[in-house]
Amino acid sequence: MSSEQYPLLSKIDSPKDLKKLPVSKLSSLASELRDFLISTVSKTSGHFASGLGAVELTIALHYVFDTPHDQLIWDVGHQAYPHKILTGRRDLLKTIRQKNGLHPFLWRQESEYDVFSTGHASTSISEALGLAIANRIEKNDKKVVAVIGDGALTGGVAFEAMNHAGDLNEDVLIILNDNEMSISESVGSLSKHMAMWLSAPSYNNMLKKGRKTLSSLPKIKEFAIRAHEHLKGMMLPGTLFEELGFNYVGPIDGHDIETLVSVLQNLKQLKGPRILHVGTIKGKGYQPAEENPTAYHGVPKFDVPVGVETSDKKRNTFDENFGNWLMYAAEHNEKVMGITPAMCSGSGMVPFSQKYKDRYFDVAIAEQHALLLSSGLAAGGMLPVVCVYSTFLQRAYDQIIHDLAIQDVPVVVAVDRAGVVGPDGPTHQGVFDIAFIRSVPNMIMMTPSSLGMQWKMLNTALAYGHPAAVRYPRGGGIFSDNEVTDATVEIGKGNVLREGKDICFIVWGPLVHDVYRTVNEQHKDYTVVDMRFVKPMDEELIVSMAGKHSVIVTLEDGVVQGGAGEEVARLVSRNYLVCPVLNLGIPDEFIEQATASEIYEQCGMDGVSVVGKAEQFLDGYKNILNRVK
Ligand SMILES: Cc1ncc(C[n+]2csc(CCOP(=O)(O)OP(=O)(O)O)c2C)c(N)n1
Ligand SMILES: CC(=O)[C@@H](O)[C@H](O)COP(=O)(O)O
Ligand SMILES: [Mg+2]
Repeated sequence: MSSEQYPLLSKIDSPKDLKKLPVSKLSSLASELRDFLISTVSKTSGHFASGLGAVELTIALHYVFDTPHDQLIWDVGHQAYPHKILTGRRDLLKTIRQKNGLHPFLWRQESEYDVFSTGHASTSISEALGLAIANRIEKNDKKVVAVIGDGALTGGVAFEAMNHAGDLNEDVLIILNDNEMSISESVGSLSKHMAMWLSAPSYNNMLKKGRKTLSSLPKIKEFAIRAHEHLKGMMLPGTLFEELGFNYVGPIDGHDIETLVSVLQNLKQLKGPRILHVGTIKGKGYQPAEENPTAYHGVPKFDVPVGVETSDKKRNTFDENFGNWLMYAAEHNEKVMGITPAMCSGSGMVPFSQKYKDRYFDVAIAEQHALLLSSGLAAGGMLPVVCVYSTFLQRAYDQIIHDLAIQDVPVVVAVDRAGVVGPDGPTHQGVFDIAFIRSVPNMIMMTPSSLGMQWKMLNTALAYGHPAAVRYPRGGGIFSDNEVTDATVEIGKGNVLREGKDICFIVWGPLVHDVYRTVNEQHKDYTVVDMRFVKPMDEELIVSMAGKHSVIVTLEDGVVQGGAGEEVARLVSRNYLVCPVLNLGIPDEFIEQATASEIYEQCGMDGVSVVGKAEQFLDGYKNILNRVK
């Protein structure tokens, strides 16, 4: 890093160096940090606008608290690039989200400053409370601070934690970083309420008054005793949090670094559950991101003077195809409703949200509620379609069982980002959904291999009359047939793409194309089946294939343990057939960040590896047969 371009930042190798600076230099450091962030992320791609908005907050927190002795927890971790920069990872930022590079979010094994490995929202308050209890029992003097955004605060578990923390009266400081944005605009009554606090005409006066009051108080004890009543009167907005047992301070301007430092220094001395409400601007310091924070939440590589491509041009992705299908379904059936837990744009639902305002529900970061709401809508005669990323659906497993399957209600669960997602790393790989859904009675589960098939399977799910899941991956797909159609698929039937001998490949989802292509390119005469259904599984086809081939090789974009391939082996065996089955997919480990194709190669799931492994398996079997003879 050049010390000419970054005179202050280039000298910060850890928060200790930061503490050497006078407060008056911190805002210059903030602008250097912002420049560095913009210049680096524009070259790497990654999470962008949230980090920009949290620059001053991050500096102030590391300036005031004694990290890593004091424990700083970032909710989600997508805003933590400035934290990484200040905690010794500045020069590695250019490797973020890449194979063997920095983790996309926080990662315990990456740094002693990362208290938890993160990626999913709304976890920080519970974790902070746990640490605070442990610290009290251990009789150490560590402070615990959790930083949670207004979006992450909408997750129910954050309230479960506050309810508990307020009651226990433990020592936790919560920083509510309120930029009035989730990925899309923050939704819900709490967020409307908080927006009113931030936009109240008295807000600016309050900031000035607050700054004066908080920074001019010399003695903390005096502050603790007297300011409490004074602040309560002054900071009326926090009544809700006060009712939950928190000492609420705010809202204050999260870009005024001197105020932040002085308020945090005071709050550091107080005890019990405290919440500091900080107003920030998502994308702060890069105009296009401030204007369109949704588009800049996560960015591809871009030219800094130009910005990212934000046009609606067609990309042939599974999420966009889902969005188009939802529009089509809604147009043909007025009972169709679209539900998203805060992932409107990523799920391709923007056009639907604009055209069908009354039938669209962004429920905030509330996956459990999204499924429960869908269950209620379905029981009331509607046709809810709820789209959830595979990794976040893990949050709502009980609702799948208890509230969809046991009720046997017609809810379509569109499972997006299913399979390897690539650079978002271990917390975000959507590799468990097959394993956790296939064991649930009353559910069916489909895995389209193309965009045309995704459309038909969604039609099938909608017409099914019971809970049905359609899982599809992140990114692009091919059109194998007509896109806009009423056609459905026969439930529980696989499709033989090519019929050969010796090895039968049974594949779920788009990975089938790579296997099919490789078999053809290598001029091999093997069978390739696009299995289409995880559940019900085409037992007849499996039995017939087991009878005709020496071995079966299954491949799925999900974990092998408990996956669909294991069901094939079970079906072969329960039909008294002798046909060894090799299950390929994600091994029993968490998959680090890399591009999707790097991950497939690493896990031996690309076409060439799959065919190679299958042939080895066949050879192994033949050897054993020869030995037995
Ligand atoms: C359980 C879960 N659901 C959804 C997401 C996707 N997600 C990541 S960040 C985010 C928005 C968070 O908003 P906020 O906490 O206010 O942070 P900001 O980006 O505004 O700084 C969402 C919905 C997630 N990470 N975890
Ligand atoms: C941090 C987080 O959970 C989201 O920002 C997620 O990274 C979005 O993923 P997509 O880019 O696949 O929509
Ligand atoms: Mg926010």
